[in-house]
Amino acid sequence: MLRIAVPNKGSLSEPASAMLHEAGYRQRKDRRELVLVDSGNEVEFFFLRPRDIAVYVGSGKLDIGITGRDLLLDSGSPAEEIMQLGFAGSTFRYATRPGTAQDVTEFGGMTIATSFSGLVTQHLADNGVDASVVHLDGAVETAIQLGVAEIIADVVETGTTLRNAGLEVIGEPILKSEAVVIRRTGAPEDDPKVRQFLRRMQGVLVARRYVMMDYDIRVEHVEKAVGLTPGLESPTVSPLHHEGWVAVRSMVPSKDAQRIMDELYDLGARAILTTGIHACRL
Ligand SMILES: Nc1ncnc2c1ncn2[C@@H]1O[C@H](COP(=O)(O)OP(=O)(O)OP(=O)(O)O)[C@@H](O)[C@H]1O
Ligand SMILES: O=P(O)(O)OC[C@H]1O[C@H](OP(=O)(O)OP(=O)(O)O)[C@H](O)[C@@H]1O
Ligand SMILES: [Mg+2]
Repeated sequence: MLRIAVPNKGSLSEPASAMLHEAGYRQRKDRRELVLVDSGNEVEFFFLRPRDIAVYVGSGKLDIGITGRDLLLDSGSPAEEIMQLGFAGSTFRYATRPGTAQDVTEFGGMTIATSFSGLVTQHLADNGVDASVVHLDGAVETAIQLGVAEIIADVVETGTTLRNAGLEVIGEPILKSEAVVIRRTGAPEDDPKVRQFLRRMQGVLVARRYVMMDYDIRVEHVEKAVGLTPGLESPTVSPLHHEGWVAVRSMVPSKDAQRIMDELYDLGARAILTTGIHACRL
């Protein structure tokens, strides 16, 4: 059995379960379930606090886990990222009241409040800055209003939370984060069960990002048309019963599909169809 850690709450939880479901794995129906065995797929899921996942995976008790890059790095656990999942995208940044400081080099002697004290302590050390770090569990924006800290370091997505607290981001982002799959550092790379899991997840990412496009076009325009729809490997071109015409089938990025359909139409393509992809293995 492959033992996988999945976030049980917070921003990572629902999208992680949705992705696993799309990859064909059973997912829990009740949020109170802590462990779920999917015997058909020989996988056991452990629903854990996102912050603890890198600790379990780093200890080798669980084979792989889904967590945020920021949480992985903050934990200092001996685990590494093996796949990016493209959701829960955010930056990790310093913020303060206007006029307090411009960037990390001016933080000497100040106090920084954060839920990611591992990351912040490391970042201050890397920049040779001597400042104090106060660890808080969440809602760190309020720490400035209450005089606990002059600076905060927190997850920023839209920036709405900071703006509402009258704070502004300063300096460059400390890091860019997203949901990732992790495994213990140095774990064998060729574990077939892990490879199969990653292929399934990759299949979901591709199915979400691409559509299948079919169209008919006159033979003399086919080279130009396949230039617009090169596909991942190469498009399938089949003869049509109607002489002088071919049918083309190719995967195209969903975000470009409408523009490509317009351009194909202008080239003379007809019966242009797009269909969703439910699953795939490349
Ligand atoms: N607003 C957000 N947008 C995108 N990602 C976020 C956001 N808030 C947190 N994250 C990401 O979620 C992970 C944090 O997990 P955590 O459980 O703390 O999420 P949370 O949404 O803050 O949950 P909680 O309800 O426990 O505060 C990190 O990887 C972080 O980058
Ligand atoms: O830039 P924004 O789009 O506003 O999102 C960022 C906010 O989202 C998260 O907070 P959450 O709601 O999870 O509360 P928490 O501080 O208790 O974790 C994070 O800690 C930030 O505060
Ligand atoms: Mg939070």
